[in-house]
Amino acid sequence: MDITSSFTTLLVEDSMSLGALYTEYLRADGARVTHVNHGEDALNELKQWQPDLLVLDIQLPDMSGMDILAAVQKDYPDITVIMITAHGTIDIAVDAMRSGAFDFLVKPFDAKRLSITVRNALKQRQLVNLVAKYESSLPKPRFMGFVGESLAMQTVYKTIDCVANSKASAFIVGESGTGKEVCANAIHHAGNRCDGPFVALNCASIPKDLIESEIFGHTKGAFTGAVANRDGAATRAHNGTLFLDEICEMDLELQSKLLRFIQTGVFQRVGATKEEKVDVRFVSATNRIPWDEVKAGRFREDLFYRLHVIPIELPPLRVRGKDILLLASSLLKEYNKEEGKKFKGFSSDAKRCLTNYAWPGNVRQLQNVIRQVVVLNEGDLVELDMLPLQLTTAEISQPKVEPSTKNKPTHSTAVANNLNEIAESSPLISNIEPSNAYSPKPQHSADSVVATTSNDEIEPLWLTEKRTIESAIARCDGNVPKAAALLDISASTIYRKRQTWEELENSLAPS
Ligand SMILES: Nc1ncnc2c1ncn2[C@@H]1O[C@H](COP(=O)(O)OP(=O)(O)OP(=O)(O)O)[C@@H](O)[C@H]1O
Repeated sequence: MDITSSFTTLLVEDSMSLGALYTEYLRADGARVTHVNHGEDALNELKQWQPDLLVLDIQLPDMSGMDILAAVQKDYPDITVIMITAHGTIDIAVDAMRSGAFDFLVKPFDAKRLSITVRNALKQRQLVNLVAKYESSLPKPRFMGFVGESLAMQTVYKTIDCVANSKASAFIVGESGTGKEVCANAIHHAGNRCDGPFVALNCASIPKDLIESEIFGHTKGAFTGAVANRDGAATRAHNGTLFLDEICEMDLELQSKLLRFIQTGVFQRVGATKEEKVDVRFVSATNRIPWDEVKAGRFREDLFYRLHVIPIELPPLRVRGKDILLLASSLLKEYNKEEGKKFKGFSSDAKRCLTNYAWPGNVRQLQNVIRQVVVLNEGDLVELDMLPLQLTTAEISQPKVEPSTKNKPTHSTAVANNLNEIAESSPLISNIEPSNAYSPKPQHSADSVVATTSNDEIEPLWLTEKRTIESAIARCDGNVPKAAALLDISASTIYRKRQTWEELENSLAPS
């Protein structure tokens, strides 16, 4: 809509006759005008509705127009303000423009003068709106601690924007090092709880017998070593956000206590008889596949539904395309400064290698690689031979990960655990360390794994399973969800298993 053809105006002018005259001028220009003659009335109107334009006399009977301008700038910064001034108050009008007014009119003025000023104001407002709209549709290269402009990250930024002001529990999933803690922080700082505390609790790193006290606090003497009353994370997060990192690692017994706390906001310190109530927003994260944890009986289903209200999936770095180089450049700049080096960028070979690598440790691994390069080398450009062998040998021996296999929702820890489970049931792979899941090795086909068995008739169970699943997918024309439905398993199980097979094959290959 062309705002200049129909716009709303609040006119604040204490003289009834001038007010009537300006109203007539403005209406002739297409405005819908409300006229008030006191500052207090103007502020009351603004509480009810916000006009496109505020035409404001500086001298009012009950307050200065400058006070109203200040209130508008603070609470309604989108309103365009034109000041009206008498000859003796031009200096004040100039101050008003410095304080954010668009223009001023000196009394007396005619309809034409008013019309020109109003048109200019509306045109400028239209342009500002257009730029804002254009900017909001552009991919953001940075957002609340994140670096990345891939489509996958833009979706994450939009979700964070949408959920930040809600109290609904957010549940972040993603492989290790994909930025789950950055995401939890962003949700907190982008929302209306940003002035409150952000309390992060890593459920995996706290000993089992201490975690209840870490969350809920304890009273003096509650257990050996409890020498004083201590607040837990729940109390410290009052009016803010409680981030439960690695939630799937929480002990089942504590999960039931947490469930009650999430439902009611009420909890009891260890050793206390009284209950306490707090107002907390929950954000949880895991690098496992939470529903698989529910199915395996390690994560309570009712707790899952309480926490998993707004799911946010952080993509692995390998599917984020140009973000790899964007992040690498940003890190290079940062570490240059810290280490007193002068690297300006990456050679094209180094860029290709960074882009093609699978980054099993995601952004954290990229940070380590760039730090290592900066610390150990000198020069203008980061060359291929400055990159760790791990990356360059992977490039030689591994074909670039194809986009179709890149989009797997895989989470490294879950993979490592599956690797262990399978390793236990297979004599062939019993010596695989979980850490092998993180370091790509030369590709080795499933067939060559079979060839190493002493009896060609027998193959490890996972190969039989792999063949069955792959044949189902092929028969469904590559449609994984359809194949999963026919196999009576979830699609995420297939993705996870694919990752596990890949890791197994890599690990079994001679290094
Ligand atoms: N998109 C990103 N832009 C910039 N820095 C990032 C991004 N993602 C992650 N990081 C950085 O990478 C490191 C790891 O991120 P973070 O700790 O949030 O990952 P995580 O998914 O919580 O890992 P884990 O599951 O191992 O705890 C941090 O230093 C973080 O600042």
